[in-house]
This record gives sequence, structure tokens and C-alpha cells, in this order.
Amino acid sequence: MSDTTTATAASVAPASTETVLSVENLKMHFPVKGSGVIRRTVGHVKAVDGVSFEVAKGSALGLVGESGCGKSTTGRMVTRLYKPTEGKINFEGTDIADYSGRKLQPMRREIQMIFQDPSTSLNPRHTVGSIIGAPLRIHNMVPKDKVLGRVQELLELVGLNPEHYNRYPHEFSGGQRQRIGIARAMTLQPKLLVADEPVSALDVSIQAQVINLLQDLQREFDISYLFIAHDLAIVRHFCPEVAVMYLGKIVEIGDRRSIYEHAHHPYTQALLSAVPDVKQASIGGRRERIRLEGDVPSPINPPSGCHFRTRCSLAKDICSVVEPPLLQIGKKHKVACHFPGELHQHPEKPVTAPLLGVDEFGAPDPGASPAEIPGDGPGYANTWYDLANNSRGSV
Ligand SMILES: Nc1ncnc2c1ncn2[C@@H]1O[C@H](COP(=O)(O)OP(=O)(O)OP(=O)(O)O)[C@@H](O)[C@H]1O
Repeated sequence: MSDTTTATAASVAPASTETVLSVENLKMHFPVKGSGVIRRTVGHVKAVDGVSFEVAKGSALGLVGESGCGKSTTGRMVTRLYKPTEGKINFEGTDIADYSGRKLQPMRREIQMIFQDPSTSLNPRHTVGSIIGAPLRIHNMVPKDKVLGRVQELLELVGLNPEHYNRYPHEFSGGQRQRIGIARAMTLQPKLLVADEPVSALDVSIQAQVINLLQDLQREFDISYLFIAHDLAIVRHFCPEVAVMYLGKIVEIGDRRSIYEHAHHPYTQALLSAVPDVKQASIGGRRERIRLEGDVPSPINPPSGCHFRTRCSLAKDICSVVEPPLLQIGKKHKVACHFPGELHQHPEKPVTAPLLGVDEFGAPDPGASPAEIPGDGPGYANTWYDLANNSRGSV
């Protein structure tokens, strides 16, 4: 049975582990400019629209979802390549969302990024030695005469020949180039690595080797990962916790088991239905395939209420009127759906309505008393909404 279904209204979770990153209500709205001479702002692309999550020390949070849902933008805000429109990025307890210039410099050492395509993220005119050594020189990490030695150590660390420091990126294979990208990210001994589709440009046979390398580094240096990927099988293998994004929002987040074995959001269920299921295949069966109709709507003008409702087979009146809150329904499980439930077990009535003070159609209900939403915020609360008993928990 899942953590979700066995949770009682007043279950108490054990003390949480140390948090490295805590992101709160993070937003990135890119301005859309008109075509006139003045180029006025005529709208905004709501690429990320209020996401909250935590990454524990030495752990990995996977960020999954279809193309364009805001995964990369979230990663780029965390590494502060982008300045967020709104929200907090608490890294080891300090909010770096508004940092700029000099203040950001020390953070750049601690949070590094690994990019999808190693051939475009490495300068073809520089030798591997100068690519990996550059951060050491910029940040004055080691004396000049020690840079080469450190570069060679890093090459060895990622499984490359340390004597190849004088070669150029094109002299390496795709997998080796990604190892160079990883060595560069490791140069400054970061605490958090944001890996944006780190293996999707590689041959399947090479993917496992690079994933193993990332795991070895994690074990050896206690690194935490924000791991962005569209491949749910890889995320399942790599990440103890997973967040599912749709059109700029997190629709479901939880530990591996809650997401992969007890998904409660129809979007997560549809994504999972496309992943080959080895267990099912071994007993001669096939996982039921759920097809999502239509395209992802534009983030410039997302649907009212629940962003997913235009493609959702469960959608009812309330879904177009009220946005579902990210409701904690298990010890480590939150879902943003008015009708959360395991596949084919979704409730008839919106469980969120009483909490939000609305009736089942989403209209204000004068008799209801809206309540605080369990789990609202980046982490997990000690109490959660018990779906089995349809009641709110209390400490
Ligand atoms: N600099 C930008 N200016 C305007 N819109 C942007 C910008 N960067 C991203 N977007 C838009 O924001 C939305 C989210 O993009 P993002 O790249 O974060 O999604 P993603 O989930 O990482 O997708 P993919 O897997 O294709 O990279 C998309 O609609 C994209 O077109």
C-alpha cells in the first residue's frame, strides 16, 4: 500500500533531512514585445508560474514534464543565469533570488550547471585543459602553477585520460565530451548541480555510464542534484524525489514510490502510461496507454483554473473556475488536482472544494469555512489531507 493510502489524518513524518535548496513561489514571466517602433510589452510568457520545492543534501530531485513546461527555465533561475520575476531561492538558508554582481560570485561556485548538449556548451577553440582550468583561474582557487595538476585530477575523476588535457573537444566522443562538461562543473567543488537533460543527447549505450558517473560523484562529494529530464525511466533510476511540471506549474511532487506507483494526477498518469513497464511485460501484459489529446496551450495565455483541464478527461466545472492547490496527500506526496486519485479511482466530487470554501462547481459557498491548505510551501508538512477519510489532519 502507498504512503498516501495508509496515511492517517494526523500522521507525523520523521524529522526532515538537511535541505540545501528551498524554492518558494518561483516565477519567470518573459515579456513579449509588440512589433511597433516603440516595442511595447504586449504580454508575458509565463514560463514558470509559482513553483515551490526542496532538494535535500546529497539527494536528487527530478523535474519532469513535456517540452516547454518550464523545466529549463526553473534550472536557469536556480543557477541564477536568469533573475526570477518573483519568488525565493533559498540556498543553504540564504535567499539568492535578488543577488546580482559581486554578491552572486560566491554562489556561482556552489551551484553549477551541466548542459544537455556537450558539443555546444564547450568552446571548440579551447583545449580541454583551458576549459576545465578557466573557473580555477577566474575564482583564484589554486596558484597558477597548480592549475594543470588540478585539471588532470579532474579528468581522472570523470574517467578521462589525464594526459589528454591538450586536446580539443572535437577529438572526443559525445559521452567523453559530456564527461568534460561534468569535470568543468566539478572544478569549483559545488554543492548543488543542476543537470539539464544531461544524457538525452547521448547514445543509449553511453547514457548509463554518464548516469553512473553522476551517481559516483554524488556519493563521493555529497552533491545534491536538480535533475531535469523528460525520460521518466532515467529519473526513476536517479532521483529519490520527483516533481511533475505542466505549463509552468508543479502538478504533482513526491517520493519515487508515490509518483511511479501511486500517481494521483491525471497528467502524471498519462506520462507514466507511455513508459515501458518491465514488470508488466514480464507477465505478458501491457500498461494501459493514456493518450493526451491536443497540444500544450500557450504559456502566454494559459487556461483559467487548472492549466491541464483542456486536455484532461476528468475535467468538470470547477476546473475552469478555480485553480487546484498543491495539496499534500501523503507523507511525501502532493498533488494539484480537484479530483486526485489513483488511476480509475478518481473521486466524483472535488475534494478541494471544502478547503477552498467553494461548492462543487467552484462558486463561493457561504456555508463553507476555507482552511489552510496542508503542505502549502516548499517542503512537506507533518500532517496532510487524508483522502481515504476525506478529512484534514491536525498535529
Ligand atoms: N528567453 C525566453 N523568452 C521568451 N520565452 C521563453 C524564453 N525561454 C523559454 N521561453 C518559453 O518558456 C516556456 C518554457 O520553456 P522551457 O525551455 O523552460 O521549457 P522546458 O520544459 O525546459 O522545455 P524543453 O524540454 O523543450 O527545453 C516555453 O514556452 C518557451 O518557449
